[in-house]
Amino acid sequence: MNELPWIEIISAVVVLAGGGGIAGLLVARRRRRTQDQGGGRTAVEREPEVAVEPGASTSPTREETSPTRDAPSPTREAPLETPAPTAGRLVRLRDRLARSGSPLGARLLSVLSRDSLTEDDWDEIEEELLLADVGAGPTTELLEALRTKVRVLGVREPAAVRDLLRSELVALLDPTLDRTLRTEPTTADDGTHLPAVTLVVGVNGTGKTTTVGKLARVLVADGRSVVLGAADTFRAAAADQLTTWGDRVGVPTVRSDREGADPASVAFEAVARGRDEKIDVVLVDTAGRLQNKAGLMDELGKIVRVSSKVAAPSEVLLVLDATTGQNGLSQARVFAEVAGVTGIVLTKLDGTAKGGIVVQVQRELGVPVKLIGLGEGPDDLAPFDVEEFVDGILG
Ligand SMILES: Nc1nc2c(ncn2[C@@H]2O[C@H](COP(=O)(O)OP(=O)(O)OP(=O)(O)O)[C@@H](O)[C@H]2O)c(=O)[nH]1
Repeated sequence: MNELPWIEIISAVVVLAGGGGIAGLLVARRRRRTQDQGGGRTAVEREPEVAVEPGASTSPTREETSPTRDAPSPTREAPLETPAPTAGRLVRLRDRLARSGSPLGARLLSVLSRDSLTEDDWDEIEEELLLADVGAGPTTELLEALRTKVRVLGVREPAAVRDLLRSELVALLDPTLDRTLRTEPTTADDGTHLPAVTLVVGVNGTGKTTTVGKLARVLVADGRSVVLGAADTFRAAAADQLTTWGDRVGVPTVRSDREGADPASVAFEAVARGRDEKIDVVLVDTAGRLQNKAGLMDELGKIVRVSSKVAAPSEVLLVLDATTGQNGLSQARVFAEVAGVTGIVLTKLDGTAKGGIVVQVQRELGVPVKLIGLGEGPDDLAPFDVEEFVDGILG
């Protein structure tokens, strides 16, 4: 069970009653930290001005200095929401896939069911696959497999054709890939609690902040405790957006009040808080602007390096917008190269007929799609399951 909401309410009452005022709920810190001998923690050169959201129990080893903000989040008083259970989400969202994937599903099936397949029919199938962003290599593979099986097995009846197409698409998506999210906290050799850290990266506008918010809800629904880290310090509104997501399910957000603050420091603070409060998972949102590769590498590298002083990321999720096709893919390659990506989140699959991008993305980047976004609603994020996905696009 997540006890944070109660901690938050009690803390807020205590501070207000004590005359500290709302401003006292937020603290800023800037100090050098030295080696913590008991916990085996390493020093970070300079910590940022990081505001701790109301209800945050701060690290006992840290000093609190002047308040940096004077108003609580406007959503703080809203009742907490109960996220939808994660089991069977993809099944519930299947109609969205069926709508978006119809060219890949219904139209392919209608061509494949024709009495005798001519070269023109096969060309049409190829075109459909390419239009759906399956990618040249996988399209050729799929066509060859289908041609062989149709010829050898003489499959014609719609149900048999569907089964054949289904099994080929499932094979193309490789159901053997490990798609589990590593969100289990661990214990260091010296007994220190270490939260699982998930870093969320990707080009701006792909849906990173939204995905962090949705993922927090998934984890809360699964009974995990979560802290958010707003390391997208480039866009001030991103931290507010993230805080709002967290507030809705009683999850605190570690953020900086200073636009352009060092994102690595914010990430460090979030992970340290996860450690100190024995939180299960720390989700870190990062800035998405695509600068030159060296700049990106520096920034992401520093976030990983600095937060790893507490706990190394167990997941680096690359968020990719399914509607951007090839363009999105080439940008994603840069992130995959610099950030050591462990999984892909493919967003906006509800808004595209290009469901085939899943195949291409996995192939090109060599990492499994772990989650898919199927809408702007708070619970429109589902774990990726190959068979359910294929059933969705086949309608
Ligand atoms: N239809 C649809 N919209 C989505 C999905 N995921 C995110 N969005 C929308 O995409 C837009 C951008 O999302 P953000 O989360 O702000 O994107 P971001 O990557 O954090 O952007 P930056 O902070 O600028 O880097 C928002 O309007 C979201 O509601 C999805 O799965 N489906």
